Order: sequence, then C-alpha cells, then structure tokens
Amino acid sequence: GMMSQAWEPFSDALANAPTPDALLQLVLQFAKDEGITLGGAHSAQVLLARDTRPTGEYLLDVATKGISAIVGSVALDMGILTTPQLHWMVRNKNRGLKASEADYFTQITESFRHLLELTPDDKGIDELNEKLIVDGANGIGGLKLEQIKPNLARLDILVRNSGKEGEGILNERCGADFVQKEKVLPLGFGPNDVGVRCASFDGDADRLVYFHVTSPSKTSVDLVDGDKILSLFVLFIREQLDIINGKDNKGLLPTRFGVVQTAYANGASTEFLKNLGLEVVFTSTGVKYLHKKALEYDIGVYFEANGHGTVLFNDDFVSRLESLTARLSEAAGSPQKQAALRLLATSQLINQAVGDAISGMLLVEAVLQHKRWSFQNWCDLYTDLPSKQLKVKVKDRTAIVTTDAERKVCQPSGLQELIDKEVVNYSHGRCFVRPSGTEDVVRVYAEASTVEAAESLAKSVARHVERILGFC
Ligand SMILES: CC(=O)N[C@H]1[C@@H](OP(=O)(O)O)O[C@H](CO)[C@@H](O)[C@@H]1O
Repeated sequence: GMMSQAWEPFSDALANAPTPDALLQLVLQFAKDEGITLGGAHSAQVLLARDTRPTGEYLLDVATKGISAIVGSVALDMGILTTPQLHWMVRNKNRGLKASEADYFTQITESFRHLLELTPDDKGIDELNEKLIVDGANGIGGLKLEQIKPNLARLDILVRNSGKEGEGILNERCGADFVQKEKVLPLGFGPNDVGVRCASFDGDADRLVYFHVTSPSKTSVDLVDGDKILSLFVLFIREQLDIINGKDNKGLLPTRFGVVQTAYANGASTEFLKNLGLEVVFTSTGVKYLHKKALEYDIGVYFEANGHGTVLFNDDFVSRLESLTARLSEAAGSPQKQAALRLLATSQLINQAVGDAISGMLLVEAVLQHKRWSFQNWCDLYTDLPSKQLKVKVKDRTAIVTTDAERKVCQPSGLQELIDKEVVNYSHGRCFVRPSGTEDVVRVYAEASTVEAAESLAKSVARHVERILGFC
C-alpha cells in the first residue's frame, strides 16, 4: 500500500539530511521512536524496479547499497517494470500470492479474456472497434504492452512512442500528461489516425487517457480523461450490481458502492455521477488520499482527471461475491450469475494496488466491447465544461491553507471572498486555488461555460493570488 502519511516528515528529513552522520542519527532516532528493532530477528525484503532511463542503473545500485546497509534487510531487483507492476508485486508478496512478472501478465490477460467471454452473445464487434493505437510516452508501458499484445483477443493494438531505443525521449511531447493538459496530438500521431480510438500512457504507465484525432487538418483532440474513464467503469459496475440486486440494492448482494474524485474533476462529470444517484465524495489531490477513501467501500472507484485511478474491491466483498457465484452455479447462464462473474473478472483485471494504465486500458476495452460502444458513444456521456489551469510562482506557497477537500481557502483571510466575488460573474463558474504538493507553485483551476470565460476567471484569480502572496 501507500507509505503511512505519518512517516512523511521522516522521509522529508532523510532526503534533506545535511551530512551522513545526521542521516544516521535520524534513522536511529526514528527506529527508537517507532519501536523498530534494527538487526533483530525480523528481516525485510525490499522490492526494487527501475524504468528505461539511463539513470536507472545508477539509482538501482545506490538503493541496493542503502538497503543492504540495514542489517537484516534484503534488496530484490525485480527488473525493468512499470510502477503499477511493482506495486502489484509488493501487494501479492505481502499476501503470500504469486508475484512474478509472468504472474502479472497471466492474471491480466486471463481476466481480460474471461470478461470478453462474458460479453452478451447478441453483441458483436465491428472492425473499427478492434483497432487501438497506444502512445507509450517512450516509456516502459509501451514495451510491456508489446509483450502481451499477442495474447489479447479481439484487439488490434499498434504501439507508438513505444520506448524502443531511439524512438524518442520519455514524456516529451507525448504521453498522458501532455495529451490531457495540452489537448493536442502527441508526437507520431497525425491525419491518418482520424476516427481511430487512441490511448495515451504516461512514462511509468500509471496514468491513462483516451483521445480521438478530430480532423486531418487539426492537431487538437477529443479527450477522454480520467473522469470519463471513471464514468464508464461506474456505468458498467452499476449495470452488473443492478442485475444482481435490482435497482433498490436490496437483492442478493447489497453493496456499498462509492465514487471518489478531487476538486480537479470536471464539474460535468460530478453532475453526471450524482444524477445516477451515486455517492460521490471528494478528497485532497494525490492518489494517497483517493485510494484511502476508496478502501472504505465494498467497491470504490477513484480517478484523478489526469488519468490516475483504479477500482478497489474490498476483500470481504470479493468473498461474498465468490460464494454468491458458487450458490448460483445451478443456473450457469442466468443473468445474475453472469453479472457476478463479470464483477469477479473485473476485480482480477484492474490493479488493486494502484492506478495502472495497462490493466485500466484492458478494462476500458472490455467494457466498450460489452456495451458495444464506439468512442463517440463514450465521449457523448456528458460534455466537459471548459477549464483552465494556471501556475503562480509566489514567495511562500504554504501560506495558502485550504479546507473542504481543497475547494476553499481558509488562509490567508480574504482570499476566498475575492475568489467568490469573481466566480459569481461567470455562468457555471467554479474556481479554486491550492499549493502544489510537487512543485513550488500555487495552482489555479477555473471552470466556466466557455473557454474564454474559464481563462478569464483563472487569470483574475491568479492576479489576486499574486497580489496577496507576493509574486516572485
Ligand atoms: C493538478 C494535478 O495534475 N496535480 C498532480 C500533481 O500534484 P500537485 O500536488 O498538484 O503538484 O502531481 C501528483 C503526483 O503525480 C498528482 O497526483 C496530481 O494529480
């Protein structure tokens, strides 16, 4: 799982230790405070993996030395992997399950095949729907996808920016972050791709977005971001739960089904989900918050708009689901049994440890085939409100303190009132500011009914932030 948040100050202190001796003292003090016996009977296995960048080997070497310096701990080099593969391995190892890369591939390709077998008979697939072009961001995800491609039935996948030697630089003008933020074609895509379904991974393959090339003469794309991927998953899971439980959720498998978003979720997606009668909750930005919240449900779906997310199935719920499928064994072809089997296969396919572009993509593909939906059907679920994000460099970004899942500012006083005064001038206006957790900037996000209005709202609020916090 995620590192305990209470340990974050310690990890910050470690990273900033001024001397080797200070570092040693920090480790000793921390071990004492936390009651950790160093060099005791308990050993620790630390699983390491790296990406394709030239720095990888050096980093692996120093990490191995660091781990070996702690008596009783052993470093295991798992090779070159995507981030979600490594998370999956750690989770499986801690549960005493098979945890090799071959096991990962077998699990996702088998559960994908199983889901396709459970597609209703009357629903076929046309040729266009089988075609999928994937932008691998010149990272590790494209290489891994090439490996499993031959084992994926009913999918004709072409990988570009595949990470092969010499094809391009990691994340440069390609990848999920680029496509989602810039809303333009990644390198290697062009007029010949009009009408074909395309997906973009990020460099370490933990984010996924989809897009369509709109016209041969334009570089802009129709984007399907994390919010719409979440909405597709939610519709599919709800459909299966409704088959099992009826619309009142009082049937064979009463289920607590929750959806978790952040303030960056497009307002149109939240409205869409609420109109389905779903419980939508908000957390602060960052997967560690979303993941924790999603664990509170029998089935918890979370996504950041940037394409990072997954679907979590609670262990008890999976046991109930398994015994239900066993009980329904007499009626193998019954709709309820089929729906229960689809949920089980979904829990096997989608990574339970962290967001995973490869397994997420396979679930998208299985659901589109299940629903017999084109990319356009999916796009038309709802229309995104235009939005704009800006970064403001200030003297001290931590002067901004937020509340209500970062949607309101409580410090410095007066700033929230200024934002509110701007927002009322815009139809469908929404705006929030927060200090970034990964860059030394304040992020401004605005939404409104037109692109121009969203930009203008974001700029007005950015000016207030600069004035109050001091531009730098
Ligand atoms: C607006 C945005 O995209 N924020 C990103 C970014 O966090 P910030 O705290 O906004 O810098 O990096 C995080 C880690 O990758 C990611 O989880 C998050 O969604």
